[in-house]
Amino acid sequence: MFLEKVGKRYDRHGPWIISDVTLAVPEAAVVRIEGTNGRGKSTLLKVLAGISRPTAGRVTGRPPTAYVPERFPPDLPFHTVGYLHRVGRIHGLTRRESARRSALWIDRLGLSGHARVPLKRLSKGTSQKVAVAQALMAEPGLLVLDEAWTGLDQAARGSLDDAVLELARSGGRVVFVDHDPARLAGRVTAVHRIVDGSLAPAEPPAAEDPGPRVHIEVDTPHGAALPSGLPGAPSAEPVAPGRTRLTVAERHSDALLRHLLGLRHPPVHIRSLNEGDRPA
Ligand SMILES: Nc1ncnc2c1ncn2[C@@H]1O[C@H](COP(=O)(O)OP(=O)(O)OP(=O)(O)O)[C@@H](O)[C@H]1O
Repeated sequence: MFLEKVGKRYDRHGPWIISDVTLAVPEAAVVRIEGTNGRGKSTLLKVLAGISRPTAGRVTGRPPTAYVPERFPPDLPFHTVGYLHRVGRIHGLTRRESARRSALWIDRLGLSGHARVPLKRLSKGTSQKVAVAQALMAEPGLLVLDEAWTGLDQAARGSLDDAVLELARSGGRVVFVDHDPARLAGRVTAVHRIVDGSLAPAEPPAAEDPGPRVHIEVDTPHGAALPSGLPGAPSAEPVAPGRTRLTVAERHSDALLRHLLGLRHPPVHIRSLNEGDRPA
Protein backbone atom coordinates (compact mmCIF):
# COMPACT_ATOMS: atom_id res chain seq x y z
CA MET A 1 0.00 0.00 0.00
CA PHE A 2 1.33 3.41 -0.90
CA LEU A 3 0.51 7.03 -0.10
CA GLU A 4 1.87 9.41 -2.68
CA LYS A 5 2.18 13.12 -1.88
CA VAL A 6 -1.01 12.97 0.15
CA GLY A 7 -2.42 16.18 1.56
CA LYS A 8 -5.59 16.94 3.48
CA ARG A 9 -7.45 20.09 4.38
CA TYR A 10 -10.99 20.17 5.64
CA ASP A 11 -11.92 23.43 3.97
CA ARG A 12 -11.08 24.76 0.52
CA HIS A 13 -9.49 27.82 2.06
CA GLY A 14 -8.48 26.19 5.32
CA PRO A 15 -5.00 25.17 6.42
CA TRP A 16 -3.35 22.01 5.18
CA ILE A 17 -3.48 19.59 8.12
CA ILE A 18 -1.10 17.14 6.43
CA SER A 19 0.75 17.73 3.19
CA ASP A 20 3.14 15.94 0.88
CA VAL A 21 2.92 12.69 2.85
CA THR A 22 4.61 9.84 1.00
CA LEU A 23 4.51 6.55 2.83
CA ALA A 24 4.83 2.87 1.91
CA VAL A 25 3.06 0.36 4.15
CA PRO A 26 4.35 -3.06 3.07
CA GLU A 27 2.92 -6.46 4.03
CA ALA A 28 3.56 -7.49 7.64
CA ALA A 29 4.30 -3.86 8.62
CA VAL A 30 3.41 -2.56 12.08
CA VAL A 31 3.64 1.21 11.73
CA ARG A 32 3.41 3.71 14.53
CA ILE A 33 2.40 7.31 13.80
CA GLU A 34 3.49 9.94 16.33
CA GLY A 35 3.01 13.65 16.74
CA THR A 36 1.97 16.15 19.38
CA ASN A 37 -1.72 16.98 19.91
CA GLY A 38 -3.62 18.33 16.96
CA ARG A 39 -0.84 17.60 14.45
CA GLY A 40 -3.07 15.49 12.22
CA LYS A 41 -2.53 11.92 13.41
CA SER A 42 -6.23 11.06 13.32
CA THR A 43 -6.56 12.85 10.00
CA LEU A 44 -3.78 10.73 8.50
CA LEU A 45 -5.26 7.51 9.92
CA LYS A 46 -8.66 8.31 8.42
CA VAL A 47 -7.08 8.88 5.02
CA LEU A 48 -5.15 5.62 5.39
CA ALA A 49 -8.33 3.77 6.32
CA GLY A 50 -10.23 5.25 3.38
CA ILE A 51 -12.75 7.02 5.60
CA SER A 52 -11.55 10.45 4.59
CA ARG A 53 -10.60 11.31 1.03
CA PRO A 54 -7.23 13.01 0.49
CA THR A 55 -7.45 16.56 -0.85
CA ALA A 56 -4.19 16.04 -2.73
CA GLY A 57 -2.14 13.04 -3.84
CA ARG A 58 -3.32 9.46 -3.94
CA VAL A 59 -3.54 6.22 -2.01
CA THR A 60 -2.97 2.98 -3.92
CA GLY A 61 -3.04 -0.72 -3.06
CA ARG A 62 -5.24 -0.44 0.02
CA PRO A 63 -6.27 -3.96 1.10
CA PRO A 64 -9.61 -4.67 2.82
CA THR A 65 -9.43 -2.37 5.81
CA ALA A 66 -10.81 -2.19 9.33
CA TYR A 67 -10.62 0.88 11.54
CA VAL A 68 -10.97 1.45 15.25
CA PRO A 69 -11.85 5.12 15.77
CA GLU A 70 -10.78 7.19 18.76
CA ARG A 71 -14.42 7.30 19.83
CA PHE A 72 -16.81 4.54 18.94
CA PRO A 73 -20.43 5.60 18.23
CA PRO A 74 -22.51 3.31 20.45
CA ASP A 75 -25.82 4.88 19.39
CA LEU A 76 -27.13 1.83 17.52
CA PRO A 77 -30.21 -0.24 18.40
CA PHE A 78 -28.34 -3.53 18.94
CA HIS A 79 -26.80 -5.46 21.76
CA THR A 80 -23.15 -6.50 21.53
CA VAL A 81 -23.52 -9.93 19.99
CA GLY A 82 -26.26 -8.80 17.60
CA TYR A 83 -24.11 -5.91 16.44
CA LEU A 84 -20.99 -8.04 15.93
CA HIS A 85 -22.97 -10.66 14.10
CA ARG A 86 -24.30 -7.99 11.72
CA VAL A 87 -20.80 -6.64 11.18
CA GLY A 88 -19.73 -10.15 10.19
CA ARG A 89 -22.62 -10.45 7.74
CA ILE A 90 -21.74 -7.05 6.23
CA HIS A 91 -18.24 -8.42 5.65
CA GLY A 92 -19.83 -11.23 3.67
CA LEU A 93 -19.33 -13.96 6.27
CA THR A 94 -21.71 -16.90 6.49
CA ARG A 95 -24.00 -16.98 9.52
CA ARG A 96 -21.91 -19.72 11.04
CA GLU A 97 -18.56 -17.96 10.49
CA SER A 98 -19.97 -14.66 11.70
CA ALA A 99 -21.25 -16.37 14.86
CA ARG A 100 -17.88 -18.11 15.35
CA ARG A 101 -15.88 -14.89 15.05
CA SER A 102 -18.33 -12.94 17.25
CA ALA A 103 -18.00 -15.61 19.95
CA LEU A 104 -14.21 -15.68 19.56
CA TRP A 105 -13.76 -11.93 20.01
CA ILE A 106 -16.37 -11.69 22.75
CA ASP A 107 -14.33 -14.30 24.61
CA ARG A 108 -10.90 -12.86 23.84
CA LEU A 109 -11.82 -9.30 24.76
CA GLY A 110 -13.68 -10.26 27.94
CA LEU A 111 -17.10 -9.19 26.64
CA SER A 112 -19.02 -12.31 27.67
CA GLY A 113 -20.83 -10.55 30.52
CA HIS A 114 -21.98 -7.82 28.09
CA ALA A 115 -23.01 -9.95 25.12
CA ARG A 116 -26.74 -9.17 25.49
CA VAL A 117 -26.41 -5.61 26.79
CA PRO A 118 -27.63 -2.88 24.38
CA LEU A 119 -24.70 -0.89 22.97
CA LYS A 120 -26.21 2.32 24.36
CA ARG A 121 -25.88 1.00 27.90
CA LEU A 122 -22.23 -0.04 27.68
CA SER A 123 -19.54 1.82 29.62
CA LYS A 124 -16.86 3.67 27.66
CA GLY A 125 -14.29 0.90 28.17
CA THR A 126 -16.72 -1.82 27.16
CA SER A 127 -17.79 0.17 24.07
CA GLN A 128 -14.13 0.37 23.17
CA LYS A 129 -13.89 -3.42 23.36
CA VAL A 130 -16.83 -3.66 20.94
CA ALA A 131 -15.06 -1.17 18.64
CA VAL A 132 -11.99 -3.38 18.65
CA ALA A 133 -14.03 -6.56 18.20
CA GLN A 134 -15.89 -5.18 15.15
CA ALA A 135 -12.57 -4.40 13.47
CA LEU A 136 -10.94 -7.74 14.28
CA MET A 137 -14.04 -9.68 13.15
CA ALA A 138 -13.17 -8.64 9.61
CA GLU A 139 -9.69 -10.26 9.65
CA PRO A 140 -8.61 -7.26 7.56
CA GLY A 141 -5.52 -6.84 5.40
CA LEU A 142 -5.02 -3.38 6.95
CA LEU A 143 -5.94 -2.58 10.54
CA VAL A 144 -5.95 1.10 11.49
CA LEU A 145 -6.01 1.79 15.24
CA ASP A 146 -6.55 5.29 16.62
CA GLU A 147 -5.77 5.11 20.35
CA ALA A 148 -7.61 1.77 20.34
CA TRP A 149 -5.96 0.59 23.58
CA THR A 150 -7.25 3.59 25.54
CA GLY A 151 -9.98 2.58 27.98
CA LEU A 152 -9.35 -1.16 27.64
CA ASP A 153 -8.50 -3.20 30.73
CA GLN A 154 -5.15 -4.91 30.86
CA ALA A 155 -6.38 -8.29 29.60
CA ALA A 156 -8.12 -6.71 26.60
CA ARG A 157 -5.03 -4.62 25.83
CA GLY A 158 -3.04 -7.87 25.76
CA SER A 159 -5.61 -9.44 23.43
CA LEU A 160 -5.36 -6.48 21.08
CA ASP A 161 -1.54 -6.69 21.12
CA ASP A 162 -1.84 -10.37 20.25
CA ALA A 163 -4.30 -9.69 17.45
CA VAL A 164 -1.95 -7.10 15.94
CA LEU A 165 0.95 -9.54 16.00
CA GLU A 166 -1.15 -12.34 14.50
CA LEU A 167 -2.27 -10.08 11.71
CA ALA A 168 1.29 -8.94 10.95
CA ARG A 169 2.55 -12.51 11.10
CA SER A 170 0.03 -13.51 8.47
CA GLY A 171 1.15 -10.67 6.18
CA GLY A 172 -1.42 -8.06 7.24
CA ARG A 173 -0.58 -4.40 7.85
CA VAL A 174 -1.22 -2.44 11.03
CA VAL A 175 -0.97 1.33 11.40
CA PHE A 176 -1.60 2.82 14.83
CA VAL A 177 -1.47 5.87 17.07
CA ASP A 178 -1.11 5.41 20.80
CA HIS A 179 -0.06 7.67 23.67
CA ASP A 180 2.10 4.92 25.24
CA PRO A 181 5.54 5.17 23.60
CA ALA A 182 6.25 1.54 24.53
CA ARG A 183 3.13 0.16 22.83
CA LEU A 184 4.09 -2.95 20.81
CA ALA A 185 7.75 -2.34 21.63
CA GLY A 186 9.99 -4.64 19.65
CA ARG A 187 7.22 -5.39 17.15
CA VAL A 188 6.94 -2.00 15.49
CA THR A 189 8.57 -2.09 12.06
CA ALA A 190 8.52 1.67 11.42
CA VAL A 191 7.75 4.88 13.29
CA HIS A 192 6.82 8.12 11.54
CA ARG A 193 6.38 11.45 13.22
CA ILE A 194 4.17 14.22 11.88
CA VAL A 195 6.27 17.37 11.81
CA ASP A 196 4.90 20.51 10.14
CA GLY A 197 2.21 18.44 8.43
CA SER A 198 4.63 16.02 6.83
CA LEU A 199 6.16 12.71 7.93
CA ALA A 200 9.65 12.24 9.34
CA PRO A 201 11.09 8.83 10.29
CA ALA A 202 11.62 8.19 14.02
CA GLU A 203 13.22 5.45 16.12
CA PRO A 204 11.12 2.32 16.95
CA PRO A 205 10.88 1.48 20.67
CA ALA A 206 13.21 -1.29 21.94
CA ALA A 207 11.98 -4.87 22.44
CA GLU A 208 10.86 -6.02 25.85
CA ASP A 209 11.78 -9.51 27.04
CA PRO A 210 8.79 -11.70 26.11
CA GLY A 211 9.62 -13.98 29.09
CA PRO A 212 9.30 -17.75 29.37
CA ARG A 213 7.38 -19.63 26.74
CA VAL A 214 5.23 -22.73 26.78
CA HIS A 215 4.98 -25.39 24.06
CA ILE A 216 1.67 -27.16 23.57
CA GLU A 217 1.35 -30.08 21.14
CA VAL A 218 -2.13 -30.66 19.81
CA ASP A 219 -3.78 -33.14 17.46
CA THR A 220 -6.69 -32.29 15.20
CA PRO A 221 -8.82 -34.92 13.44
CA HIS A 222 -7.87 -35.62 9.80
CA GLY A 223 -5.22 -32.90 9.97
CA ALA A 224 -7.86 -30.13 10.17
CA ALA A 225 -6.33 -26.65 10.39
CA LEU A 226 -6.48 -24.79 13.68
CA PRO A 227 -8.63 -21.65 13.51
CA SER A 228 -7.06 -18.23 13.31
CA GLY A 229 -7.21 -15.81 16.21
CA LEU A 230 -5.94 -18.11 18.97
CA PRO A 231 -5.31 -16.31 22.29
CA GLY A 232 -1.69 -15.27 22.85
CA ALA A 233 -0.91 -15.34 19.11
CA PRO A 234 1.03 -18.60 19.35
CA SER A 235 3.43 -19.59 16.61
CA ALA A 236 2.35 -22.91 15.06
CA GLU A 237 4.72 -25.51 13.69
CA PRO A 238 3.53 -28.79 12.14
CA VAL A 239 5.44 -31.67 13.77
CA ALA A 240 3.60 -34.71 12.30
CA PRO A 241 0.47 -35.27 10.20
CA GLY A 242 -2.43 -33.79 12.17
CA ARG A 243 -0.10 -32.63 14.98
CA THR A 244 0.91 -29.03 15.65
CA ARG A 245 3.32 -27.57 18.17
CA LEU A 246 2.07 -24.23 19.49
CA THR A 247 4.51 -21.89 21.24
CA VAL A 248 3.10 -19.07 23.33
CA ALA A 249 4.27 -16.66 26.05
CA GLU A 250 3.70 -18.27 29.44
CA ARG A 251 1.41 -15.43 30.54
CA HIS A 252 -1.01 -16.37 27.74
CA SER A 253 -0.80 -20.17 28.12
CA ASP A 254 -3.82 -20.54 30.45
CA ALA A 255 -6.05 -18.54 28.11
CA LEU A 256 -4.81 -20.54 25.13
CA LEU A 257 -5.40 -23.90 26.85
CA ARG A 258 -8.87 -22.86 27.94
CA HIS A 259 -9.68 -21.81 24.42
CA LEU A 260 -8.27 -25.01 22.85
CA LEU A 261 -10.25 -27.19 25.25
CA GLY A 262 -13.44 -25.40 24.24
CA LEU A 263 -12.91 -25.73 20.49
CA ARG A 264 -15.48 -27.73 18.53
CA HIS A 265 -14.53 -26.89 14.94
CA PRO A 266 -12.20 -28.73 14.88
CA PRO A 267 -12.09 -30.47 18.26
CA VAL A 268 -8.51 -30.40 19.58
CA HIS A 269 -6.72 -33.08 21.58
CA ILE A 270 -3.92 -31.75 23.77
CA ARG A 271 -1.01 -34.23 23.69
CA SER A 272 1.61 -32.49 25.76
CA LEU A 273 2.52 -29.32 27.57
CA ASN A 274 6.08 -28.29 28.07
CA GLU A 275 6.79 -25.24 30.18
CA GLY A 276 9.47 -22.87 30.99
CA ASP A 277 12.11 -22.18 28.34
CA ARG A 278 13.16 -18.70 27.35
CA PRO A 279 13.47 -17.49 23.79
CA ALA A 280 17.04 -17.48 22.50
N1 LIG B 1 -13.68 17.12 10.48
C1 LIG B 1 -12.86 18.17 10.68
N2 LIG B 1 -13.20 19.37 10.21
C2 LIG B 1 -12.38 20.43 10.38
N3 LIG B 1 -11.19 20.36 11.03
C3 LIG B 1 -10.82 19.19 11.53
C4 LIG B 1 -11.64 18.03 11.38
N4 LIG B 1 -11.00 16.99 11.98
C5 LIG B 1 -9.85 17.49 12.48
N5 LIG B 1 -9.75 18.80 12.21
C6 LIG B 1 -8.62 19.67 12.57
O1 LIG B 1 -7.43 19.09 12.07
C7 LIG B 1 -6.36 19.29 13.00
C8 LIG B 1 -5.72 17.95 13.30
O2 LIG B 1 -6.66 17.12 13.99
P1 LIG B 1 -6.40 15.59 14.24
O3 LIG B 1 -7.54 15.10 15.08
O4 LIG B 1 -6.11 14.91 12.97
O5 LIG B 1 -5.05 15.66 15.11
P2 LIG B 1 -4.43 14.63 16.13
O6 LIG B 1 -2.95 14.70 15.95
O7 LIG B 1 -5.06 13.29 15.96
O8 LIG B 1 -4.86 15.25 17.52
P3 LIG B 1 -4.97 14.58 18.98
O9 LIG B 1 -3.61 14.13 19.36
O10 LIG B 1 -5.46 15.72 19.83
O11 LIG B 1 -5.97 13.45 18.86
C9 LIG B 1 -6.95 19.98 14.21
O12 LIG B 1 -6.68 21.34 14.11
C10 LIG B 1 -8.43 19.72 14.08
O13 LIG B 1 -9.17 20.77 14.64
